[in-house]
Order: sequence, then structure tokens, then C-alpha cells
Amino acid sequence: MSTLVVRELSKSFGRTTVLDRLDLTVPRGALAAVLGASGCGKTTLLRILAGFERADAGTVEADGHLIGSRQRHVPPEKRRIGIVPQEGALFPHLTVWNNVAFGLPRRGRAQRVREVLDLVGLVDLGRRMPHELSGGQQQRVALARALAPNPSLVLLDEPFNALDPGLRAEVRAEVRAVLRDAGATGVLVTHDQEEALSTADMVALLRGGHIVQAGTPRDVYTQPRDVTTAGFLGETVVLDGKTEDGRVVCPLGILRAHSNGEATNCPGTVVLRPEQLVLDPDSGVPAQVKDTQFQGHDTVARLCLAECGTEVNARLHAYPPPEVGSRVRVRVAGEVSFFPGTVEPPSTVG
Ligand SMILES: Nc1ncnc2c1ncn2[C@@H]1O[C@H](COP(=O)(O)OP(=O)(O)OP(=O)(O)O)[C@@H](O)[C@H]1O
Repeated sequence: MSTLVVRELSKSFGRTTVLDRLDLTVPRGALAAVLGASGCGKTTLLRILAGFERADAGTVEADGHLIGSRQRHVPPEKRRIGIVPQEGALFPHLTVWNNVAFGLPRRGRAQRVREVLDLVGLVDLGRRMPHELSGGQQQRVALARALAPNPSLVLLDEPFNALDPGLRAEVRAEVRAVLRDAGATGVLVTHDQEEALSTADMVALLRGGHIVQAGTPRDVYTQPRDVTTAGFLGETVVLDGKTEDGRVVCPLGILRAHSNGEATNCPGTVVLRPEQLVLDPDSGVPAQVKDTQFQGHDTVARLCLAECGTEVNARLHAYPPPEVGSRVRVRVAGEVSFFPGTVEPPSTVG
């Protein structure tokens, strides 16, 4: 399995620039999630990686071999890339076994089909037709089919979209385990931040035609590069603040910030996650509970900070949840992000 290196990839359709000098490196055996809003160019990137589309500029290398550039275009069938499309796209008239066997060399075929069906836990269903499978099983067959020819890279195009939410988490975990067992290098494109954060070894955020931030799910979530990125990765609490003696001062108190250490008295924006807000009768700033929203595994409480009247959302695991109207104290667990300069409104990305 290979290391994927994409350099300065650009692609326009007419006057629309979709990819703009995009760089991405996926280490051997890792699964990278390319996360971006609808229409940001995720499928275009996958199609270029697969060789279905040619880039206007830039290079694609797999395991040190140049497979795509303006001068050199290795055709899709020679790239050793497996693709798991949205909704499986199995051949409806072929059995599971024949779907996986399709296109494999005759020699060793039966053994390879058995191996990959075993890998996805479906070796007993080889005689079934696709319509006799659940959505999750169909996606596992699609994965087996993609892995059967021993591809150097597996591309997954929003492969869990058609599954209902309960099944999605389960199939996601299974697919991840199968890719790991196969030692496969993978690129998963998705607009679903939870999917990206929970499934991948690295998350690469695609915005404005290029990767604006890449890193482990934990790093990109806890240390987003800007307010917009923070908002795209999950819910945020955004407050005005300023630096003071290596700390950040804001309506939630004096807080520790990630490395964004700035000179004292620098104004900026403080960003943290609602789950970092903890009710603690012994410390923190006073607040009043304005509203609560029961969400099963946790409760989102809207808190009005007593000193300034600013309202923030806290995701609480406290049981029972606090009463609306009650007076509490709230403190911040862990470090926050601080972005010096003009306050940027939180928004989702395009
Ligand atoms: N063949 C094409 N001709 C013209 N425009 C195209 C073509 N393919 C894609 N586009 C445009 O390029 C942009 C990116 O499309 P793409 O399908 O790559 O986005 P995406 O991030 O995969 O979106 P989604 O999440 O909605 O599937 C869109 O504006 C789309 O309309």
C-alpha cells in the first residue's frame, strides 16, 4: 500500500476554479478524510486521484510513482486504485461472489474472493443477489470488491450516505477495521464532520480549493486554525477576549490557550467547545441557566454569564441536568483557542 502525495493540484471547470493548488500527503496505511462543504470539490479531487479527470496543473504520486500530471496521465485501470462509491453501486444482476470476482484474473480468483469476503464478514452470503442484502452489507461488498485486486490506494466517496444513522456508525467502524486489517491507504471524502473525526487517522479540511488544515482528528478539532474551521468541525463557543501574562482573559475567566501565545493585551477571539464548559459549584464564573435541551446522552444548557450577560451553550453530562432558572458556576476544562485580531463571526464554510 502506498503513500499518496498530491502537490499543487488545480482544476477549473470553465471559469469556476474548483481546486486551487491543493496539497495533500497521506502516509502509507493511513485513512485520510477530506472534509468539506457540499460543492467544495471533494468528488473532483477523488476523480482526479482515480484518473477519471485530468487536473489542469499539479501532480499526483502514489508510492513515489508519478501517476498524474499535465504530461503524464496513467489511465484509471492502471492506477491500482480501488473505489467505494456512494451507495455501493453493485452490479444488480450479479451475485455477491461475482460482484467481487468481477475483473479479477482467473488465477487465484476464488481464493481472493473468499479472502476479501471473509475480511468484511460476508463469506456466507456469496450466493445472494445485491437486493437481498441490507444497505450496510451492500457497502461491505463494495469495499470487498474495491480491495479484491489489492489496490495501492482505496478511495471512498461518501460511502455511508445512504445508511440510516444507527447503521452508519456501525458500518463506519467495520470499514475502518477492514481497511486497517488490509493495511490499506485510503482517502474518504465526506461533508460529515462526525464521520471524518470518528473514522479517519487524519482529517484534511478542503475549503476555497485547497486543504486549509490537516492533522489528527483530535488536533484539528481542539486546535482549529481559525474560527471558520472551528465552526465547521463542530459546535463552538465564541467570545471576545484578550491576552494577559500568557493567558487569555474573557467572560469565562482567565484561561489557558493553545500555542497561539501573543503579546500581552492583544485583543482577539476565544473559541472553545460547548463540552469544555463544566458546572462546578466550587469554581468558575457565576451564570444562570436560561434553557435546557435534553439530548438523551447529554443536555445542552444555555447559560447567561452573570457578569456580562453573554449567553453560551454548554454541553453537560451532569445528571440530573440543572433546572431552568437555577444559578450555577461554570468553568472551562482544558485549553481554548485564541485568534488575535479582528473578531471573525463564526460560520460554516463553503
Ligand atoms: N464536469 C463538470 N463540469 C462543470 N462543473 C463541474 C463538473 N464537475 C463538478 N463541477 C462543479 O465543481 C464544483 C465541485 O463539485 P464536486 O462534485 O467536486 O463537489 P463536492 O464537494 O463533491 O460536492 P458534494 O458534496 O455536493 O458531492 C461544483 O460547483 C460543481 O458544480
